[in-house]
Amino acid sequence: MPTIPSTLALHGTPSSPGGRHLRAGQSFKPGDAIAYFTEPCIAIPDAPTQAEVCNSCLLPSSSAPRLCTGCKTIAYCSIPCQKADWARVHKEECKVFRRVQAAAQGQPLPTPVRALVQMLLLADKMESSTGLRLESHVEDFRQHAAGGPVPEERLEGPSWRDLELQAMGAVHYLGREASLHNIANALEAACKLQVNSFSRLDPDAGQTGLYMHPGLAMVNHSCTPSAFVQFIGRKAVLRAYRSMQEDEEVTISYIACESHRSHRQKTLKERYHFQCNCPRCKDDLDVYEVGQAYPHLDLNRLTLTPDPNLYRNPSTSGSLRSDVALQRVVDETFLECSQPLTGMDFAERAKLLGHRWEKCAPLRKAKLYAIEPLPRTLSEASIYFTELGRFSHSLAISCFLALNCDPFQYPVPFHPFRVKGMMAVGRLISNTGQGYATGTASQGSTAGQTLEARLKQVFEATDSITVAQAALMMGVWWGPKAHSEEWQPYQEAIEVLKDVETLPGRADEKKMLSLWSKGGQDLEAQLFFEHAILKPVQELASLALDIMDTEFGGQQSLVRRS
Ligand SMILES: C[S@@+](CC[C@H](N)C(=O)[O-])C[C@H]1O[C@@H](n2cnc3c(N)ncnc32)[C@H](O)[C@@H]1O
Repeated sequence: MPTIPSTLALHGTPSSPGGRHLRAGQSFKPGDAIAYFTEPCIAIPDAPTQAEVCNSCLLPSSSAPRLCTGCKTIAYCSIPCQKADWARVHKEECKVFRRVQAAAQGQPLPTPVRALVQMLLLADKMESSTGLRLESHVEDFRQHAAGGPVPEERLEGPSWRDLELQAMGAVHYLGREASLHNIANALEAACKLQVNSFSRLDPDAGQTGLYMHPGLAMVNHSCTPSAFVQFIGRKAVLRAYRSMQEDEEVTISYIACESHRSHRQKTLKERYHFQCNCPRCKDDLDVYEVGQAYPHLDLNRLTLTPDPNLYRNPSTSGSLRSDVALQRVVDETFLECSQPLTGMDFAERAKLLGHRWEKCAPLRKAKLYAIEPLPRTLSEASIYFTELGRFSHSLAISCFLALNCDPFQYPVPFHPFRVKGMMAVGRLISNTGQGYATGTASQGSTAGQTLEARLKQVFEATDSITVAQAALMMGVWWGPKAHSEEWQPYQEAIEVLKDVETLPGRADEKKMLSLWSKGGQDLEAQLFFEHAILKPVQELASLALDIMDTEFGGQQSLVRRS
C-alpha cells in the first residue's frame, strides 16, 4: 500500500511556505471517501483501555480480550490480531512493558510515552521506506518555552518540560543509554508526534487513542476545511466535506472548528507553530457566517432543517464580530466551560451547569445559540438529564440542539455530531413519548409543574412513533457517510426501524414517510413532514430554554458562595 493513496498527490517541499500538502488527484463530491489510510505507523488505544480493547484492530469485540502472555498488559481480540501486532511492533514493545511493570507497579505507560516508544522503534524505518521526513518544529517548541513564561495551565498541549520527561522516560524504558544524543533524538520524535499525530476521535466514545500515518500527516490545516478524518479501527478515512476539483488542495481542521479565533490561533501556534490565514481567521467569521457561505446547503434536504434560507438568514439578533464586549465574554468563558462534567456527582454538575448557563446569558440574549460555549452547555445538560432518567427534559434540549445549534455548527448533514444529534432525538422520543402522554405530570416547583404540563400537552398532540421513525431514517440515510456501515448507532437505528415497520395500523404514516424520504416535490409529503415531524420537534425545542432556566437558573449564587 503506497504511503500517499493514488487519489491524492503530494505537492511542495518541507521548505516551501506551509511545507508539503496534498491535492485531490481527481474530483470529489461532498461525502465521498477521498482516500483510505490503512497502514498507520502508530495506532494505539488510550492507556486506561489498553487491557480491554484490541491493540491491533482497535475494533470493539464481543469476545473476551486475551492479554499478551509476555507483558500481560495489552489485549487482543484474536490470535491473528496478536500475531500481526507482534510482527509490527509488539515484539520489541513487550520488553519495554516488562521493564515498566518492574518499575511502575502495574501502572500502564502513559499514551504519549507509549506512542513515543513506538515512534523510536519504527520512525527510522518508516522515514526511510516512505521518503517522508516528518516536520518536528523542535526549535520552535524549544523557543516557545524559552520565550515564556506561559503558565503551564494556559498552554495548549504539553510544555517543553513535559516533552523532556516523555523523552527521558522513553529512552529509559527502551533500555537505551541516557546520552545527550539519545535524549535529543527522542525529543525530536516527541515533537514530531505533537505535530503529525491525531487523537483518534470517535463520535460516541470521544478521544480513544492516538494515530499517526505519514501520508495523512501531509494534509495541511484550514479552519474551513474541505475534508475531515474518520477513524474506523486501524483505518483512517479522509472524507470530502464539499465538492473538490482535481488538483485542489485538500485541507482538514487540526482542532475543534467550533472554537473561537483567539483559541484556534493559540492552539495552532503552540502545537503546530504556524499562523492560520484561512478566510475564517482572516475575517474572524463566526459559525453562522461560515454556514451562510457554505456551498452545499441544499444537501440538508433530508434533515430537520431542510430550508437553505434558514442558514443564509439565521434568526440571530446580534453578531459576534460586531460586538467586541460579547467577543470578550465568549473568549473568557470558552475554556472555563469546556471541561466535561461526566463523572461528577449530580449536585456538583447542577451547580456547574447553573454557573455555565449564567455565562451563556449574553449569547442567549443575542440568539447566538450555535456559538460556544452555549451548545456545549446544553449538551452537558442533556447528558445530565438522561443520566437522571428525566428523558423528556433531555429530549427537549436535544430537539433544541438539532434545530438551533448543530446545523449551524456543522452545515453538512453527514457530520458525525449532527447525525448523532438526529439519532438522539429519535431514540429519546421513542423512549419518552407514549408513556409520557398517558402519565401524570409530576410534582416540583410551580415553574417545574407548568413545564411538565406543557411537555405533556406536546406529547399528547404528537405521534411520537412517526417522529422517532423520521429521525432514525435521517440518521440511517447519513450514517454511512458520517462514520461507516459498521457504526453501532447506525446498526441500532436500522434494528429499531425494522421493529417499527412491523407495528400494525401505520400504513398511512408509512406511505407518507416513504414519499417524504424520496425528497421529491410532493406537496402532501411536505405538509406531512412539517406537521407530523417538524412541528412537535419545534414545540419540544421551544421548551428547552425554560427547562434550563427552571433547573439551573438559581444555581449561580450557590457557586459563588461555595
Ligand atoms: C501535519 S504537518 C502537515 C504537513 C506539513 N506541511 C509538512 O510539510 O510536513 C503540520 C505542519 O504543516 C504546516 N501547516 C499546516 N497547515 C498550515 C497552514 N494552513 N498554514 C501554514 N502552515 C501549515 C505547519 O508547519 C504544521 O506544523
